[in-house]
Amino acid sequence: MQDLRSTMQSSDWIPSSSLVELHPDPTKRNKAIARRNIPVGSTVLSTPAFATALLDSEKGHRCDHCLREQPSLKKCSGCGNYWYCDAKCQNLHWQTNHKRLCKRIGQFENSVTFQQLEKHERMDSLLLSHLLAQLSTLNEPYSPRESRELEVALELLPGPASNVSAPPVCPIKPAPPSQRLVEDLFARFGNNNFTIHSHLNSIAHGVFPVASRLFNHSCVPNAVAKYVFSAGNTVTMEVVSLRDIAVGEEICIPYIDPALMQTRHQVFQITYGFVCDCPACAFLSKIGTSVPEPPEDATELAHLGAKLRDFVGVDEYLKGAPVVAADSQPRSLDDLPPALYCVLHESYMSTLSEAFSRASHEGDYAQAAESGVTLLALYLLVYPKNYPQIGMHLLEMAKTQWNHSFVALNPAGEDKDIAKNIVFQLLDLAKSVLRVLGTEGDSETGPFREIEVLEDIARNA
Ligand SMILES: C[S@@+](CC[C@H](N)C(=O)[O-])C[C@H]1O[C@@H](n2cnc3c(N)ncnc32)[C@H](O)[C@@H]1O
Repeated sequence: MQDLRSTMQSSDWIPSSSLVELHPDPTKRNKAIARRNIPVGSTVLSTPAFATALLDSEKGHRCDHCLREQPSLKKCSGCGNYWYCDAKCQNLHWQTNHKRLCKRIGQFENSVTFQQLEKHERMDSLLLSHLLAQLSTLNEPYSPRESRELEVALELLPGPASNVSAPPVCPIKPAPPSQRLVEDLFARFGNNNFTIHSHLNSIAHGVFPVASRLFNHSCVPNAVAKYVFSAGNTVTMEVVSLRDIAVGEEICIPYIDPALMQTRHQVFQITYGFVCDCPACAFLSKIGTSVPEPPEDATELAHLGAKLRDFVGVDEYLKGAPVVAADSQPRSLDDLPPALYCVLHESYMSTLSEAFSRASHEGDYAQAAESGVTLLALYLLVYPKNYPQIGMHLLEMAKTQWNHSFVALNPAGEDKDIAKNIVFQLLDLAKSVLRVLGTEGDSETGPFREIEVLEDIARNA
């Protein structure tokens, strides 16, 4: 095999339509810089997956080629382990990699060697098998696209755990060019691969070398990755700007949930091998290593929630007032009073989410409304403006409000109009946030469809 590493002279693999260019960086090696001013909601980069593997929980519910969720799928009669929308997706997947795996994948997945692997190792094993099968279906020299993707994949920084050997892979005939290539590709898995999601639910793992080569992490990101599914195609990643980005600014995406205030440092160190110096991490190191735990007492918790709502200005936000500055957090963490440091403890967000979800479902609506607004305040504090979680939560608040007003209270006259207005206001806010990311994942379902349905019901109520 030709040594592709030595051929990487330029960044001509960056799609010409993309809005970024690669610059050197003293600690991160390279960084992606905006080529020009980029307005909020722009697609900064669009790049197809090099290889994907569905999570075990999604197998049989989604097409193994295009990853779309389908009510009925066609099972591969050869192995019985892969499912497709139709003959087109099946043929394309066959050509891409399945023809090299079909005969052996069933036996491999049932083998003791595979079954004894940890869950994450099984995912790595399948994704690596797909990637290798894909490479071995190509005749060297590789086609320009495959060759470019492989070049970029091998140019990625290996992760800190790159001395760990590759997991066993499904036997492929012809075998991969060399074990060295297998190990080289696997050494880049941990700190470069992506979890593919639809409406915030993880569904698959994917290799997107161009995106990995470009984007560094920030816990206060100015862009996020979304996944676009379409019939007959492999999934495409689009990186979308969450706010206006000035020419020359670095474009960063979140590798992990920015709300993970305590655990993220360990993940950066173990999985990615860096220390994050974003403004949120700088604040956390300023206040010390341990964030205080929130109180357990219900009255104290209620007071804490009220203080947080007040600090963030969530009531004004809900009225549509522009409390969120154009290009920053609603309130900087640097202004957070010490009495509120405990809201940054990860357990506080889980307590609020559980309280909101339980009360919404069980019908304690006053409790649901209070925990819902407090959770919104926390999201506005820890996530950047237009972060999709904020929009999804506003939609959940609208649904809860609807159930409260119309299903439980059944208001009439003026009360009915007031109740409707609250629902519409929450839906408008949800739309204004979610519109920035736009449609993603399964396009027939998802938040925009749910908003339309609730708007229709509310209009006709
Ligand atoms: C997906 S790659 C990003 C592209 C990388 N900078 C390059 O030049 O190939 C991930 C690796 O980039 C580096 N990196 C990403 N974000 C970083 C950050 N915020 N600070 C320091 N290093 C970072 C780490 O080495 C990490 O393992």
